[in-house]
Amino acid sequence: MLSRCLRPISRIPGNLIPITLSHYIPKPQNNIPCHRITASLTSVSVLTCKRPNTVPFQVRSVATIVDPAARFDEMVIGPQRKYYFLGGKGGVGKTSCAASLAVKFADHGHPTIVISTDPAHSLSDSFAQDLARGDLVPIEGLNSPLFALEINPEKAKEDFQTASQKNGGSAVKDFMNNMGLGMLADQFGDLKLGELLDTPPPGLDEAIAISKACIYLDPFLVMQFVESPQYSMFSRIVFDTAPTGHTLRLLSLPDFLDASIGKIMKFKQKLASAASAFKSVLGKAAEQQDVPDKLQQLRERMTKVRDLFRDSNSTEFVIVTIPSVMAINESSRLHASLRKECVPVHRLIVNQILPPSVSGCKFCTTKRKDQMRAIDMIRNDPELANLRIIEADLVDLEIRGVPALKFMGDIVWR
Ligand SMILES: Nc1ncnc2c1ncn2[C@@H]1O[C@H](COP(=O)(O)OP(=O)(O)OP(=O)(O)O)[C@@H](O)[C@H]1O
Repeated sequence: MLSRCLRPISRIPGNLIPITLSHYIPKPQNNIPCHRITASLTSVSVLTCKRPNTVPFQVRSVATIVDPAARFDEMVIGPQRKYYFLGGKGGVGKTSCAASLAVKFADHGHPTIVISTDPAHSLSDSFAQDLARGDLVPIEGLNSPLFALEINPEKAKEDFQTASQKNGGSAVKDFMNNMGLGMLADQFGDLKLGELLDTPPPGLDEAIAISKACIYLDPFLVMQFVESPQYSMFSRIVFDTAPTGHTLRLLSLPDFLDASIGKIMKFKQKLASAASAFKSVLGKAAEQQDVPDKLQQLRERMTKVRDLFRDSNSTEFVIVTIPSVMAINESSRLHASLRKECVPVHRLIVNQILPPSVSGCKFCTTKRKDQMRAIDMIRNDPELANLRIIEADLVDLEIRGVPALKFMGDIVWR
């Protein structure tokens, strides 16, 4: 159990730089206030904390120079709803950064939701709390409202496919009915629609693709939070996204669906005129006049999703990376793709930087040199150089649970 002693220090011997200082005190010393800190100004260090007339004791500390790149004040300002997507290569610290950002927003009075869309979730581990119930779970240990949600698209897809195979495809039919494609579903009534999910015939594939996407994929989840009055109280929504490839598919989905809907509308119009010719021969009126409207509504929702992704007043995509050549190359490609999709990106977190070795550790010195070379790559990268670079040190504790996330938040979100 860790406790946090937060004390703004305006003056440290030998330095006149205003900093905020937060540190962990081992449990036996929980109640000892810190009166004086002696420290070198590395961002993470073991400090000596001395109370007058007592023996000095050591605390693990973070001394954070207020970083003009991070500008957390800009992120926290304003009551209007904002969406933050955190993405990057696997294992770089996306979840830790997303969870710590959500905790910090909540601490600043924003009712916040943090959502993981990564099929390999680690949000539950990060908060040390079970968040896989499929609905919003309140985060314990905070005085302000923070809720979390883990969604598992792969599991949902499996459940859906199993269900649709078991009941002869009625789930797919229901969906198509809702989209105004019931007539189309009926035409394929003799076929097992569950199987069509895997081998769609020509013409139906777009409908199936949309049905999959509508049910499982993140843009619709985003819209759920945008449109539903149930969530209107939340002013910050943080997404912990899956590694890069998935994120790119997610971002290109609105355009893909828009094009697919266009194809379906044409296909449907052909079918409808064939059906109405057939029915007029039998003396029946043409049905389903509202079909194009429903597809049109879906198309409008897609446009809203796309606009939301691109609106710099409400949305920001924060790229997380580590100082390694492979991670930085991937971040560069991610940034290029985001720019192509017109998604606003302003910040790049370079996480897990080794602090300078104070003990002369050879491995640490070599590793840090390597990392510094990688950071130079960012400065010379035409894609990344214009972003605000937030450097965050590798800390010697596991980022797990609310106190640790607050600690991480003080390192990253300044
Ligand atoms: N600055 C840091 N200092 C120390 N450990 C860190 C730091 N950032 C992240 N970690 C640790 O690195 C591991 C991976 O972090 P995290 O789960 O946040 O990454 P991720 O990018 O979300 O991973 P994945 O792609 O697998 O979901 C975790 O054990 C986390 O505690």
